[in-house]
Amino acid sequence: MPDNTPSPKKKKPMLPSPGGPKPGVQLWVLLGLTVLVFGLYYLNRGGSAIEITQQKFEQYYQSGYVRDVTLVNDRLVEVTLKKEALSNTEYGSQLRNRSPLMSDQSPQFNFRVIDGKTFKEDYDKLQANIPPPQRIGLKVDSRTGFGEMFTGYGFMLLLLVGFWFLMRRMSGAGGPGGQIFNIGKSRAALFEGGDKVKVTFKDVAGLEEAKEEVQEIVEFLKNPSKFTILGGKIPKGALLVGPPGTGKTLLAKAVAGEADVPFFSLSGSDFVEMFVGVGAARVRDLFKQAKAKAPCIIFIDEIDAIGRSRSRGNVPGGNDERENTLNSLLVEMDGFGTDSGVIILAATNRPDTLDSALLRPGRFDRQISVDPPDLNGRTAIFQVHLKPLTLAPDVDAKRLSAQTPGFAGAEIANVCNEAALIAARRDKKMVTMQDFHDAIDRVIGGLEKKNKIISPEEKKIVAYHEAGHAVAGWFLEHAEPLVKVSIVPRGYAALGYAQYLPREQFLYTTDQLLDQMCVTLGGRAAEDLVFGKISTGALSDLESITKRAYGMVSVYGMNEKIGNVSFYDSQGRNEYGFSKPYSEATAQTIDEEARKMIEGQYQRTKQLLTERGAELEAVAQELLRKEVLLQDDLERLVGKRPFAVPTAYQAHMEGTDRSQTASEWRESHPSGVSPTHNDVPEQPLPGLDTPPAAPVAPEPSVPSGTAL
Ligand SMILES: Nc1ncnc2c1ncn2[C@@H]1O[C@H](COP(=O)(O)OP(=O)(O)OP(=O)(O)O)[C@@H](O)[C@H]1O
Ligand SMILES: [Zn+2]
Repeated sequence: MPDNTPSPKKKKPMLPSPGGPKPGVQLWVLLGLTVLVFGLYYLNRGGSAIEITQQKFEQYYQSGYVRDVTLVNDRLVEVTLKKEALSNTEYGSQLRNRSPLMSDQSPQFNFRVIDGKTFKEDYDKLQANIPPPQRIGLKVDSRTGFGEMFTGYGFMLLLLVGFWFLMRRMSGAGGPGGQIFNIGKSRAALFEGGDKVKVTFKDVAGLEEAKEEVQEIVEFLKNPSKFTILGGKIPKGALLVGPPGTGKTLLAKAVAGEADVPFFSLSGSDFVEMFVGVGAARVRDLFKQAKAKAPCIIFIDEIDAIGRSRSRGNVPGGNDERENTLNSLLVEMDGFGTDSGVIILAATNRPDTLDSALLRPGRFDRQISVDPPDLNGRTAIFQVHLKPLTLAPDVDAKRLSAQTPGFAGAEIANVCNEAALIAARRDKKMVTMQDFHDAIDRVIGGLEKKNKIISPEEKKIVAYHEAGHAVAGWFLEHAEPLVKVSIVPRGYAALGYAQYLPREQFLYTTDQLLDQMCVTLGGRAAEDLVFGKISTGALSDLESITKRAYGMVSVYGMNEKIGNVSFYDSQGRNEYGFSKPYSEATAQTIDEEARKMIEGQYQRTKQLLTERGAELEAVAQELLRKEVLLQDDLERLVGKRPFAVPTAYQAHMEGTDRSQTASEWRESHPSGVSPTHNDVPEQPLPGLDTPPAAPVAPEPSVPSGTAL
């Protein structure tokens, strides 16, 4: 097995099961029915007797209809008629409709009396007119105490007992920890470092940038005083962001392994339960356990299950339970001191959907991206997972990684395992390259179903698209300097991306904004030029320039026709767009001008890329070969950028080794780099997440409300 994450001593930190064999299902059904029957009986008993007058009763009595008379508590007289006499009364039809659960023995009529003594006297008078054999003795009943209490509370009690059994059964299926007593216990699995099974950074291949970032957390855990003594605050949590299977769990485990601390692992969905308050209770319990084991790491996989934005697309009162869970997580995170030694790592592939409260300082304020591996990364991961296998000499990690574009670590581990199984099935002594080819085919088959593998044609389109961004940016004076361009798909988020270093500036001129618009349009323009057709890949590019163009026209007063007018509403009063602050005619002009601006820039971009056709080709081809290009690579391919770069960046690059990676640069400029063009694979379905139709809000990278 190539799995290099053996489960260490795994211990569920929960109460042991009360034990004993569980009675069969039938018993529970029976019990439930009994409860139901009793309940209905008692509910119906009082309610369905018909109230009559004393005169009526005397009339029935004299007619010989009556079978039983009971004086209850000196207040009420219950009358039971003979069965055959019922149809003789005017209540016949009403009585037939009585609940079938009522027996004929129970009284059909009753009436109230002032006091028992008077009624007894009346009754004696009534008896006197009737021949002795037909006389009926008056029964006297006192139903205080148990009887009444039972009909009231007893029923409730029975219901509760029934419910308790039911819950016990339902949650009992969830494992030994699922009993009703344990329902509020966290379901975290605890791994404690047995030395032989520790996961360390050695087991995590590639991911150098991420490893560097978590290295700091290891230091915090190992030696907290070193940091706190200087007054620094140790972070409480970090978010590992990346598509499935890229090794987020593995990395978190490795942090625990390196620091030699216990590791609590659970999934966001473990908190979610159908019963109100359970999620919150589990959060509290988790933190209680963790504090007892501090220093330690809590790893919450798929935190989106509880951390989804509260405001977004929620039916009012919709998912209160999830909200409660999220709130209690926030409360717990705020509650423990930074020196308590508990660090929470959480994994997600949709950081954009998370509630912003989770990302605030003091919570998950660090985001560590765990990207899918590029060619070299894949080679490294192959090397890790090939190690335990007995290999034929022809097996080569480099060739394997070239054949597995788009594979994440989990898929590579899967390939290695499959290859070993295939070889074993073929009774081979070693795993050969042929076995790997077959294993890759099989894994790709699975991935195609999940839409994760891009075809060679698509890859080519993405390469030219990204090359278009890169080349356009290279030759435009005001474009932001390129840091990295990549065609490694990033899961749902992007088929490729180009990363730029934003200038450290707060004011943008029209020229600068227009140049940036050209860079963003570079992807689509390149597709258009090279293939003569365009794809949906430019969705997010178009979204961003549309916003920007409308912003320039209607918010920043950068259009001649509209003039120095801004419809920006800094108070946000017009949030719901019920009324626009301008006339229909102005709206039309805004539309026209925004379109004209975009169209003009698109032509300019195409013009530029036509002139730089050779460069575009070179960059695209190199991207297809290497998948990721850094600034140095571009310099090598298309020559030095003809414009000065911002001073901060320049100084940095001059003072240091040129071979340093973008991530290292990012280290020293934490807020510096952001992916500017994430190219989304397909059009998301219009839904609640779609931005409002009239994007007049200013672009985030253009600071709004900067006072002059
Ligand atoms: N960088 C890597 N180096 C070595 N092995 C890896 C790497 N990435 C993933 N793997 C392998 O893939 C397996 C699954 O990875 P892991 O569970 O950590 O992914 P994940 O990102 O947490 O996925 P998910 O988001 O689906 O939980 C690991 O146990 C490991 O065998
Ligand atoms: Zn693009």
